[in-house]
Parts: sequence; structure tokens; C-alpha cells
Amino acid sequence: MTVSSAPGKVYLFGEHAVVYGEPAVPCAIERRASVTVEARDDDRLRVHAKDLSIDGFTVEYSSETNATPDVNVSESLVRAGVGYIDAAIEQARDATDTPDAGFDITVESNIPLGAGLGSSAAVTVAAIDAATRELGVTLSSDEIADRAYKAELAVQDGEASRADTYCCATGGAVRVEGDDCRSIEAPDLPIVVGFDGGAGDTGKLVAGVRALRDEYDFAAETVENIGDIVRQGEQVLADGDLDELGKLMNFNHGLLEALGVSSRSLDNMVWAARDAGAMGAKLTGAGGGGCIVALDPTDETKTALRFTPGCEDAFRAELDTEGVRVE
Ligand SMILES: Nc1ncnc2c1ncn2[C@@H]1O[C@H](COP(=O)(O)OP(=O)(O)OP(=O)(O)O)[C@@H](O)[C@H]1O
Ligand SMILES: C[C@@](O)(CCO)CC(=O)[O-]
Ligand SMILES: [Mg+2]
Repeated sequence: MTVSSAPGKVYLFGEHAVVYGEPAVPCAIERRASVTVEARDDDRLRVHAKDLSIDGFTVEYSSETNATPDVNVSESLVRAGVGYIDAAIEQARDATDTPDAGFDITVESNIPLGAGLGSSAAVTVAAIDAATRELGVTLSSDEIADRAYKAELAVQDGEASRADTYCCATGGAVRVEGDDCRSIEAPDLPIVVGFDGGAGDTGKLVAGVRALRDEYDFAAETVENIGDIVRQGEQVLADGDLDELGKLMNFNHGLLEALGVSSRSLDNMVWAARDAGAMGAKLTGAGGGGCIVALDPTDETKTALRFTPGCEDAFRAELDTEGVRVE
């Protein structure tokens, strides 16, 4: 039996624009997904994901021949739920040259699903690490990141950047621009996360931005402008100027809002954080619902968020310097 875990992440800057080759800066946070893998004697997969809740149902799913999930939902919905695990196992089989390897897999996570904290990347990265180790192969974190990116690409219909998967495989703060992925230095960041209890569909939101970008030149320019914010933000991060970092995060949120990926509850939480004195606040990840990230060294933002209608949870998130690891 092998257990691996990987962290979730927040974006300081650059989500969505990173899909079109602009740079982005995600940071791993101390919330992890953990995947337990046990090799089977046959070629079957049994996935037990007790946290997996899509539109209010929980599923324990086995992809064994003729097996059905223990809930009354369509096969396609369940497939969507376990798609990242299936794609991760495909990568692990390929990496170990064992196309018929079967596994019992258990996923446990304290990263909210579909909420912009990179739960899909964390689950995919941890599953690839655990399954390959279970078969006696140890991949470098760069190779795990590359394979996890390919798995995300497959599930998200060919629309994904390397940012989430590289960040959660490597840990810490990273910079991703196209295929160029690297770790960067970051000062202590007083990160506060607000969660509206909801989720957004990454694939749909990315497709929506692509449609706007194709239709309007100014939407394409908005994407490029996000890239300009990231380039400036990198310098500000290196200087450790948190007030300026916050201003740039606010600007980034405005442009994401313009691209149609915010929501009323995300905007409410962003404004509650700013009113409470946060240095800056923005949505994180694909958007549509889910989480915001704010910078505030005091407890004011966290407290204000807890009293904000539509905010279900608010917590401080420490930068996690460790990426994927075997437990
Ligand atoms: N605990 C878990 N157990 C099983 N599958 C999970 C778990 N957490 C996430 N997943 C998979 O990841 C999917 C959510 O990924 P999605 O990319 O939509 O959101 P996210 O990664 O949380 O947010 P973002 O990509 O915006 O950062 C779930 O539908 C499921 O397939
Ligand atoms: C929206 C997006 O930029 C980030 C999702 O966490 C998609 C991606 O980079 O694959
Ligand atoms: Mg994701």
C-alpha cells in the first residue's frame, strides 16, 4: 500500500490568461489531497472517493466491469467525478509500462472541490505518485507534474495550463509561462481564503473566456493586460512589497470580472475583504463560484468574511513549501 499527498494552491495572479501563454503565479497552500493506492491481482480499478460530492450526492464508484456506483446517478456524471483519477492511473500505467495494472484507490482531501484551490491537480498529482511508487517506480516531481498536466488536458478537453499541476507537484510559489515552469522566491504571505460553498466548472469557464477572446479584440487585450499585471507582480513579489501586491491583485480581479468568470458571491467576498482592510483580494482559480484569496496579516478579513452573506468558510492558508510527498 502506498499513500501520497499533494497540496492545493491559490493564484496570486494570472489564472485563465495562463491558458493563452501569459505568465501566472500560483502558490501551494497547506491543504492537501491524499491518495492511497493498493495494487490488485487483476486489471481492475476500484475508486473510493468519499469526499466526492457533485451537486449534493456522494459517490463510491467502482469501474470494475459491470459495476455500478452506489448512488442513483447517470454513468456520465460519475465518469466526470472520477475522470481525473482515471486519467492519472492511465499516466501511471504508461510511466511504469504496465498497461494492465489494477488498483484499489482511496481519495481523501481537505481541499474543497471545484472551488479554485486546485483540488483536481492535487488529486491527479498524488494519484500518479502513489500508483507509480506502488509499482516500484519513483518519478521526479517534474515528471509527475508533466504527466499530471497531460491528465488534466485530457479531462478538460485539451484546455489546461501547466500552472496548477506544476505548483502542486513542486510546492511553494511558482511561475508558469507556457512550458516554462520554475520555482520563485516569495516573502511570507498573509493569505486568507474565503469560500462560498459553491463550485465552478473549470472546462466551461475556460471555454467562456475563449469565446469572448475570439469575439472581441478588447477581450483578447484584457487577457494580455492580465499578463502585464503578472509581469509587474513578479517584481513586486521579489521586492516583498505586500501593499503593492494587493493593489495588483485587486486589478487582476477586475479584469477577471470583465472576462465573466466572477460571481455575485465571489464579488461580495472580495468587497468584504477590501472593506475589512485587506491589502488586496481576488477570486482564485477558474471562478464561477468557490474561493477568493486576500492578503491581510490581521484577523479582520477572516472575521468580516465569516459574517458576509454567501461566505460559508474563511480560513488562513499558509504557503506550503513542500509539493507532492509520500506519506
Ligand atoms: N476529494 C476528491 N475525491 C475525488 N475526486 C476529486 C476530489 N477532489 C477533486 N476531485 C476531482 O477534481 C474535480 C474538480 O476539479 P476542477 O478543476 O473543476 O476544480 P478545482 O481543481 O478544485 O479548482 P480550480 O481548477 O479552479 O483550481 C472533481 O470533479 C473531481 O473529479
Ligand atoms: C482557469 C485556469 O487557468 C486555472 C484553474 O485553476 C485553468 C488552467 O490553467 O488550466
Ligand atoms: Mg482544477
